[in-house]
Amino acid sequence: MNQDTLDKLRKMKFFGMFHAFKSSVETGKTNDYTADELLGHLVDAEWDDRQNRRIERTILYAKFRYKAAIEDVHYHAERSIDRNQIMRLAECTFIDRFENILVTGSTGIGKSYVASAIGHQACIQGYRVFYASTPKLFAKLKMAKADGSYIKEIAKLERTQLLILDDFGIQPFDAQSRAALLEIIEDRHGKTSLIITSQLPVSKWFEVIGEKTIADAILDRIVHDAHRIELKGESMRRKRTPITANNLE
Ligand SMILES: Nc1ncnc2c1ncn2[C@@H]1O[C@H](COP(=O)(O)OP(=O)(O)OP(=O)(O)O)[C@@H](O)[C@H]1O
Repeated sequence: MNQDTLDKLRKMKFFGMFHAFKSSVETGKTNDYTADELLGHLVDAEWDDRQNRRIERTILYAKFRYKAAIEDVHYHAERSIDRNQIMRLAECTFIDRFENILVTGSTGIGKSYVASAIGHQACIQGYRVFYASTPKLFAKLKMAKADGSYIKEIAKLERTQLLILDDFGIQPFDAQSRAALLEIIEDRHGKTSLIITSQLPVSKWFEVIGEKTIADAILDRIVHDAHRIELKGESMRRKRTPITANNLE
């Protein structure tokens, strides 16, 4: 009888209920529950399992550079990383308000890590997130232009509620990438959010975008009212592995 029920639960893909019922049967706990309690327990298990699988799918879709959970972020006083600010941003209300976050600081300071941790938290809260390395994204968009999949790629970006553009400004933009950047920023403005990380201070972004009118249009939409995280101090990479003559090859 129980085996029949278990088989049906599995066939219906009620995996949460399946595992909860199986373990209740195996441990003899079904007898400890009233009918109402058992039903509640099984429904809770199914609910949790579906929620967890949805979060896993969202995290997978986001393609983060780091598996960074917000609780794993280290706060070192010398890096001027503000726990209160990070925790506030991790509540993700900035996404509901369609606000942006700009993370700046030198190489290895933890910009991608912090951006991924906030993005990870957004996934847990059910937002659709996508992480992209800026140079790779624009190289991909160039290829998409050539093979006719550009509109599909842009539409995919548009559907994300939070887009993370990592390593912004590591390469100057050429005319084609500049136009694509403007298109992305215009599409998102007032509708969705961005996290941009860059080694360059925001004051240098104008130069890296290149053309005055386009740079004005882009920066006007992303810089004002953005939350700023300015990380300072020593590279986290250096902290982990001191660079010596022996390992610098
Ligand atoms: N707050 C943090 N807590 C824990 N680990 C961190 C933190 N910040 C950075 N790290 C670790 O330090 C290393 C460098 O971090 P990260 O890649 O985020 O730096 P970055 O500033 O984005 O560098 P780059 O500009 O070169 O891309 C990574 O291995 C990361 O796991």
